[in-house]
Amino acid sequence: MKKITIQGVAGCFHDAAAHLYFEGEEVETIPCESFPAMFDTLSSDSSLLGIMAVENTIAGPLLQNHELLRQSTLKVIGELKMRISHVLCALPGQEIDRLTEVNSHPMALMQCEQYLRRHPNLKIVERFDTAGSAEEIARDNLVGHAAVCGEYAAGLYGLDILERGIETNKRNFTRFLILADALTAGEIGPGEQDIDKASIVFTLPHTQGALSKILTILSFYDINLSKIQSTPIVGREWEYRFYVDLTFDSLLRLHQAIDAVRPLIRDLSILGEYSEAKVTH
Ligand SMILES: O=C(O)C(=O)C[C@]1(C(=O)O)C=C[C@@H](O)C=C1
Repeated sequence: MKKITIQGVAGCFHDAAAHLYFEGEEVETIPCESFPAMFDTLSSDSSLLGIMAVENTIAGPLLQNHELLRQSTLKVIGELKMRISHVLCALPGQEIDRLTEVNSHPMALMQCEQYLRRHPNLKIVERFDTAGSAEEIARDNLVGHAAVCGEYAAGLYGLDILERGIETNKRNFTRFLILADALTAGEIGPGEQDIDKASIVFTLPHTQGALSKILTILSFYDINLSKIQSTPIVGREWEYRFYVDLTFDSLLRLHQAIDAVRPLIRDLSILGEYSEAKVTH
């Protein structure tokens, strides 16, 4: 049985992602109130796994989650790319024009921004979770409230669906990382022959061409850069940390490339080596 910590409650997208990634296996999800709470739970028991959203094709990156991962000792052991579709739902019998408030996870609200702008009667109020918002509306009988969540969550909490597919663009996908304790990652993660992606983070000195030199070396070793994300370094104005995702054919070449760039970068941390998600579900 795999125990996976998630941010959110039953029926949220992390719940769906955990079951999809470990399809065919027995999975129990452990709900947490927030991403930091999820990291606290993970650090209390090394047998637990975690799943965490890091970017969405409409709303962009979850920068806080990049930082949480960097500050932890957890390792990335896999990734999942999943289609996200939202519904607007409310207590049975309510009309959309009479609703006054909409509740959901901030990322979900961002993904439905255009739809919500067309409904100014709905005051946008962020909650910790999509399914959690639906659950709250049902439990507290919140007349006048709507939730943005997945269709499954609306059904699970007995709400009526007022509109389907309210995301701004149908090509709405979220990328999730699968996390494990550093000591167990080797056993649970993919075998060396299946590793073709890595996530690393580093800082650079403020010198001319510093980033360009790193990219040139990576290219020389046939390492493809699939994503680069910078975040501000707190306490060092206008300095940045670089989160980089790399794909490659040979793990040996990756290690050679990392050895080659090491003298040119600072605070290097390898967040994980894993198998690239080849399909988008
Ligand atoms: O609220 C949920 O259902 C979640 O699982 C959170 C979350 C996120 O963190 O991005 C997951 C996927 C979607 O992008 C929307 C929300």
